Amino acid sequence: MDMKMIDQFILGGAIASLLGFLLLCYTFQGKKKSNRASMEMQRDDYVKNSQDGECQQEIAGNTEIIIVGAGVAGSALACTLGKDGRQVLVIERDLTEPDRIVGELLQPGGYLKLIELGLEDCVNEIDAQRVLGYALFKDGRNARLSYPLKDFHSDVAGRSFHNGRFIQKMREKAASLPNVRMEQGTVTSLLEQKGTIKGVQYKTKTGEEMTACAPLTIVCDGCFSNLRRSLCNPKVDIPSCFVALVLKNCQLPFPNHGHVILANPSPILLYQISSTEIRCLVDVPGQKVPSISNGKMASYLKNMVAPQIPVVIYHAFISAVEEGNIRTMPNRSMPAAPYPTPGALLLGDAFNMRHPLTGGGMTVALSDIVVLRDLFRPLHDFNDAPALCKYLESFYTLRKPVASTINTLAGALYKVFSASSDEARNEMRKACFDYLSLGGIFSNGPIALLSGLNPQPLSLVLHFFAVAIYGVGRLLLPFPSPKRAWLGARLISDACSIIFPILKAEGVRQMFFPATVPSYYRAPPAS
Ligand SMILES: Cc1cc2nc3c(=O)[nH]c(=O)nc-3n(C[C@H](O)[C@H](O)[C@H](O)COP(=O)(O)OP(=O)(O)OC[C@H]3O[C@@H](n4cnc5c(N)ncnc54)[C@H](O)[C@@H]3O)c2cc1C
Repeated sequence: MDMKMIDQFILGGAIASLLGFLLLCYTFQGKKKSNRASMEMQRDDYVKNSQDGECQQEIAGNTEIIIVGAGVAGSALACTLGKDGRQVLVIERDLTEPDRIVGELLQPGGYLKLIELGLEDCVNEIDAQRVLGYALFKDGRNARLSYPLKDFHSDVAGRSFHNGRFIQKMREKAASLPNVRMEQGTVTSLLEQKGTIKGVQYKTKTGEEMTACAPLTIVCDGCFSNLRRSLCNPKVDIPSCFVALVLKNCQLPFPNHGHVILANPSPILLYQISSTEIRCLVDVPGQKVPSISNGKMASYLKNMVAPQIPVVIYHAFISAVEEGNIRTMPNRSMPAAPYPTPGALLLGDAFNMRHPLTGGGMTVALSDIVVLRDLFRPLHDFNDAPALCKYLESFYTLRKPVASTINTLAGALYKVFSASSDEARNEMRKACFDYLSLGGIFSNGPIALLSGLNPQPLSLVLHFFAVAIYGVGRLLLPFPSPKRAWLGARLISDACSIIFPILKAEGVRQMFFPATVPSYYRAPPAS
């Protein structure tokens, strides 16, 4: 049986390589057409013409970088640039502690990035919980997938926490730096002059209209970003919503593990967010969820969802529904499609989003900040906006292998983990659960991808197709019938239809062969 599986694994790899090659050829052809026809700035309500002289005073005030938004990306970036001695102005709509249901589980790969940025102490004293892996549940069976942490320092693990507490820690750290200024205000538009962003217009808490100018504005205004429209081509997809609850006075079946239930119609997530609370996120496909106000949501959760919850937390789940603190959030995904613009840059969810099933958003944002910090380090100033813009094109390529692997995994896994009326898709779902349950390389590889500890694009494609081949092998063995062979062919075709569009949207060349992209080698502008 083991030898058969190894054969299937090798065959899967060969098929994956061939398919990857074909897709690459296709993408090279398509890319030429899809480049933005013109680099002109798209003016809308969120971009205003900057009057001559409007920005002189601020530039004299020496602000080098304006950061819009102090969420996960903005506050981590402010700390990082501030520590590197940059003069930073952060404008955040609300500086009080956020109370949100997003960004509550930081993968170990993200924690490694926090260490690289010197921000690991921001998960201390917030009752953060160590996360050591995942537990998968399907049809009464379960499988434990541990993060491959043995080669790392004992402190390295995932962390789960209240998002607001984590952000507040990073904000405090940024504000403690003498060269970082934090202001509460809502940025209403970017100021543009002859195609270059010169700064922002914002409204203070008291309603006063203000202007702030700097050679570089970094927009980190999150998933609902209005400001991104002139800086990228936002193709936002909302495949589902999360319905969130907090469970109290109970213990998860596998402490210190994220729990994923392969439920019907789509997955349910559970993880601790403090020593006494467990976050439950129930995925509801589509963009509409049952109404909370008329009680339809509560009855959906009690009748459809509760029977699929592990028995040990069933009562806590019902109590949480009855308590009524139910919140919802759309799950967005958006590939990065920037319009490189002098004087401005996008970061975090404003720039790039993926389905939150795998908890990869913060890891991507922190990884991007590491790339950006390293690109900024040789620069003395940011005043030559066109030259800086050209140089920063390398950012879009350098970030790709890590960001795209995490993004692709999230999109593909969401599709595979969701129930379907299609028999081939359900075979893939079963094969995926069983493949991950095999342990060894079959669980270590995928969990290393998910954790962000080894986000290698090739490993992702190989494991994805290995799952498909494993599924086909089970259908054909011991004796293939025409019906099962046909189902196997449909399974492979379905697997291709899941992963190839995601890879294409991410950019195959940048993801798999970044070194062949000319912008990879951009040198810093001479100052
Ligand atoms: C339901 C859900 C669950 C998720 N769970 C996880 C998870 O477990 N792990 C994980 O890694 N990722 C998760 N994510 C993704 C993660 O939350 C994001 O990737 C991350 O928060 C992105 O950080 P950000 O700084 O770009 O945005 P945010 O953290 O949302 O910050 C944006 C900031 O900008 C401010 N702002 C907005 N507009 C303006 C304006 N005009 N002027 C001034 N300020 C403004 C906001 O007040 C906010 O503080 C989840 C996402 C969703 C939807």
